[in-house]
Amino acid sequence: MSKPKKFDRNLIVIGAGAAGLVSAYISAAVKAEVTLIEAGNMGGDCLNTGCVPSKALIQCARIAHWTRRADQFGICVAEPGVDFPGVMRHVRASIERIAPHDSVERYTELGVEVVQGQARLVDPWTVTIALNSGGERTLSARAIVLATGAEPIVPPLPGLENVHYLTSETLWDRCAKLDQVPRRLLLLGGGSIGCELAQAFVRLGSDVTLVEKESRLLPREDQEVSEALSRALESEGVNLLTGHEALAFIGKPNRIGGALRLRNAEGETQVTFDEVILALGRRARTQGFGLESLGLVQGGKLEADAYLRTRYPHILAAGDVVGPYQFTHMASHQAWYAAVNGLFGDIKKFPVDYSLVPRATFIDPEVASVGLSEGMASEQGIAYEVTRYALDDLDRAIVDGAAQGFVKVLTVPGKDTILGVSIVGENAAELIAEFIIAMKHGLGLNKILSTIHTYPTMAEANKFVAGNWKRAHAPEWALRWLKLFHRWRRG
Ligand SMILES: Cc1cc2nc3c(=O)[nH]c(=O)nc-3n(C[C@H](O)[C@H](O)[C@H](O)COP(=O)(O)OP(=O)(O)OC[C@H]3O[C@@H](n4cnc5c(N)ncnc54)[C@H](O)[C@@H]3O)c2cc1C
Ligand SMILES: NC(=O)c1ccc[n+]([C@@H]2O[C@H](COP(=O)([O-])OP(=O)(O)OC[C@H]3O[C@@H](n4cnc5c(N)ncnc54)[C@H](O)[C@@H]3O)[C@@H](O)[C@H]2O)c1
Repeated sequence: MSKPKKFDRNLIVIGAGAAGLVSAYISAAVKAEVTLIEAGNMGGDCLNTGCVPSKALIQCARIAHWTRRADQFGICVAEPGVDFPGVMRHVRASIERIAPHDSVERYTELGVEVVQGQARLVDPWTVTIALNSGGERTLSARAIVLATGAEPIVPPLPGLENVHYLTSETLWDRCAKLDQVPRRLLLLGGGSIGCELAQAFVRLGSDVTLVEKESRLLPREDQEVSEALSRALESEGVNLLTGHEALAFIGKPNRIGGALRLRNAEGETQVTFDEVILALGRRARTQGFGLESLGLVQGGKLEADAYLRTRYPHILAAGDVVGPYQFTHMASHQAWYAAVNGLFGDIKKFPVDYSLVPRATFIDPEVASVGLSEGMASEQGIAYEVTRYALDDLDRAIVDGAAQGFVKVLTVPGKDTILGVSIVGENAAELIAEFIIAMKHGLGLNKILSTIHTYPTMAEANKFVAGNWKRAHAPEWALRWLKLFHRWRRG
């Protein structure tokens, strides 16, 4: 298995999701010869089964929810009817409208050769492609980027084979065939997917049960965020079963629906359902295309260093397949490093910057965070101070009927240096952008406070939390002295 003297391409990218598309685009932009291989739909998970359909569904559900609340604003409408096929048409139309951004035509125009087929590494420099159109092609490359994504985890739960369970990959096709929203929906897993879908479906009219084995939802988020989220979901009617372990499914092989036996500290219970969605995390897609025989996978995990290089430095990985974060914005962030380190790594290479990774969960009120939560700071032994601002005080939130949630900022004790921010509230994922820029460029809360924020906006919350910090750190001695000074000036 010796390294070829000549290569067909500078770079081959396997997988045309966010990570693969951006790696290929960057390579073409710097005039490398690049081939992008995709076995399924261009755009990968985000476009076809992930972010786009889920956010489209969430928007339909949000409209139903706000219509129900219309009387609060003096608008009289009847209880909204949910035309589920119409909802799913919006989901499909959203995908179709965005698909040209990721299409073969667009990438070909950008200078990328796109090949549709299943790629397989036959040696460290050579990839064969079983073409979707039939036949096979073989190409060699100086560098290869693995961007094959991840797939839903399906646990070995007894009886699972007897229920027609759904995952984020199959649920969209299933829902497209339903005349009505599922009557009783069980969601297993209280992470991002479980929480987003639970709220969307309860708003569309399903009876939703959400089961999470940990004691709280979104266990990686700040404790206060989880509490706010639980309150929001329960207030809308989600049957929330945190701290519950799934034991076994009960169902009949050719019948839709079934039941799940569960256990918590108090004993066993059972939940019946018409549809069940597994949202238990996503595992790297590393099997069946040659990685095992090259020794790149250890226990199902693709090992890569800080430069995203595998044990063969010219084979790199980006996106969900390598982690450690499974977000579209992380996939495209890593893609730059994979492409640049793949093409130029022997001259100059760059370690991935993971110092600031924003995250958001698109429930209502939205949840967004960046940097450290209190839990993370405590675990890492980092000292911090907490400053809060509650959104029930904010003019814009009040007029919009969205006066719930908070902005919570962790700072270095005695300084305005921001360590982390968690926001729960309307448009939290947009609001957090100001803090991301501030943290990235070393701007503290004083700088946010001294910046004019348009009135009346939700973004003023960012300035007001900075104001709260300032008040808590006002120099008492100087204020006492100023009081005396003003008394003296009054004569
Ligand atoms: C329901 C849901 C909602 C989500 N919402 C959000 C969100 O709001 N925000 C966010 O940031 N993230 C969200 N995500 C996560 C996001 O979708 C992923 O992090 C992102 O799409 C990962 O991109 P990727 O390029 O690494 O992988 P993918 O998009 O999975 O792309 C991998 C591609 O590789 C192809 N492939 C695999 N093996 C081969 C092979 N051997 N040959 C050829 N092709 C191959 C696959 O067909 C696939 O198209 C969501 C995910 C889900 C499931
Ligand atoms: N808004 C977003 O950015 C967004 C939205 C959806 C998905 N995603 C990405 O997709 C990935 C997958 O999402 P996900 O929600 O499937 O995974 P996740 O890892 O976020 O959550 C899975 C949850 O399932 C729980 N769990 C695991 N096994 C269980 C069991 N047997 N019984 C009950 N609960 C169990 C875990 O404790 C965890 O809370 C996430 O890592 C996320 O990065 C992002």
